[in-house]
Amino acid sequence: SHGWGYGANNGPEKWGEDFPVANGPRQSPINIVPKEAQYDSTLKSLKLKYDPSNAKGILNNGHSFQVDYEDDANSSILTGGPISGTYRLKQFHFHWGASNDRGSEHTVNGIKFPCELHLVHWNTKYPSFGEAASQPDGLAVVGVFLKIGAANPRLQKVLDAFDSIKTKGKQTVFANFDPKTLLPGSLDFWTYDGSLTTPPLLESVSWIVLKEPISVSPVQVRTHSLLTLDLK
Ligand SMILES: CCN[C@H]1CN(CCOC)S(=O)(=O)c2sc(S(N)(=O)=O)cc21
Ligand SMILES: [Zn+2]
Repeated sequence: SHGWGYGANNGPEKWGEDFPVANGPRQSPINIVPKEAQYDSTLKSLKLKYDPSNAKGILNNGHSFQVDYEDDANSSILTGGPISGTYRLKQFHFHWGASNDRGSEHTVNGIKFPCELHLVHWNTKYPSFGEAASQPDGLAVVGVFLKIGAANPRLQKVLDAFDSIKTKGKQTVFANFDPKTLLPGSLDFWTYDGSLTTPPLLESVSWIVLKEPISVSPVQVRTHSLLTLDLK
């Protein structure tokens, strides 16, 4: 069967045909309503420690592009926040829309952002990423909203790599990048137990969505149009 995507014939409404977990109890994304969020004083502050030299490459997987990290040691890790133990950074990627009025997966009070960054981490209590991805506490994804505003120089190195990964399946070396530079000033977050937002939609994600967006300029946010992606 043709692959999943965001079109009328293969979009989210159809994913349940190949991935029945789409109708599960903890599916992401969700709409975040800050007024309905409960403050939890037992939550710790988020701790992110990344080693830029763990960056490996950048890949256009047709749905997005992702920057992959070495994850065979605890050198780029997430601790604190809602999770216990140590989660290792595996990759980060973005979700864009075909226009600036959409693109993000999560919404806040029903508002879509033009883009959303996801930093994917896996629980080191499991032997591998693949093992962790199927466990209810296997993954922790930090989500960061991007809003249209001033140009963001920290994004430029990633955007400049697009020229060499224009088509699906293309990848190129991407070295020495600290994803911490992409984070906003505040690490305040909303958190809930959810799933991957794309197939296989596994219900294994502790979502940690940062409240403060980062900025991207109108030109920067259209740079992804250099890539052949099936956009929303
Ligand atoms: C395009 C395919 N996207 C998925 C590919 N992977 C799944 C691998 O299953 C074993 S993954 O774990 O790297 C993630 S995280 C993620 S999201 N948007 O929820 O952060 C989606 C995917
Ligand atoms: Zn994602």
